[in-house]
Amino acid sequence: MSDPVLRLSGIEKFYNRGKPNEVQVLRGAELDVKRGEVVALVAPSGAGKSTLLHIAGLLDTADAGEVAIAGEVLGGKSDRRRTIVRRQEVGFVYQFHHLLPEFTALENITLPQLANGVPPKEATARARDLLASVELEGRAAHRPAAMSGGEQQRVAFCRAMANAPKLLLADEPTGNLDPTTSDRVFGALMTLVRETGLSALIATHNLELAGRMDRQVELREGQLVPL
Ligand SMILES: Nc1ncnc2c1ncn2[C@@H]1O[C@H](COP(=O)(O)OP(=O)(O)OP(=O)(O)O)[C@@H](O)[C@H]1O
Repeated sequence: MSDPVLRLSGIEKFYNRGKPNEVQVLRGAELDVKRGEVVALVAPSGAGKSTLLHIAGLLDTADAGEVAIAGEVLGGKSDRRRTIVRRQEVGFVYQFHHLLPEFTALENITLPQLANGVPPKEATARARDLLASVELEGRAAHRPAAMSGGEQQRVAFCRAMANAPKLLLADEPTGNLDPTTSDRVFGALMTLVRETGLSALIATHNLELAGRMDRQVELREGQLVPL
């Protein structure tokens, strides 16, 4: 059997370690996300879901435990190797789109590919295909400020997929949208994820959206338990 796309083993994380205000946010969190699997991460506010996603996406380090992406254990690796794996294998989506305001939708999806050495023609063609897959071909030349919240977020999904990652990590990706738009935009994200066969860990407070994923885990007292 192939390695899981994401494996978290025994993850522990403290803030302000050794100080009077020390908090332990993660207490031996364990999770495997298999190839093509979409897992919902449900957690009350402040439970540590952003912390967990940042550790899974190699933006932060754990105090104990191991993160492996596509079978590669990354704990002891250099910052350089972790950065390469993050850029090539992981896509991030946040609650707010974080698109670059001075660039168009198309450019926002092209730029991460250029940074990874993809030739401009190829990068632009891929960006156009991605925009078409979320029905935004007509918005290619728009800057973020000239798009609706739902459109901005769909562009952010395309940007996260730009470098064909193996793993998508999303932190309340539709949390900033009204319920109807959230439902539609979440549908667009799921279609994109399913079409590309991507594995994903998607944090949401919304149990209806969580129910549309393959499996649900809850972050409770620093551990991940099936919901
Ligand atoms: N840099 C930091 N220093 C100290 N404590 C922190 C730091 N970052 C987060 N925390 C604390 O760790 C806990 C988990 O934070 P985290 O942001 O991971 O929660 P969350 O589940 O994503 O919350 P929310 O849903 O409200 O965004 C919180 O109690 C928070 O106050």
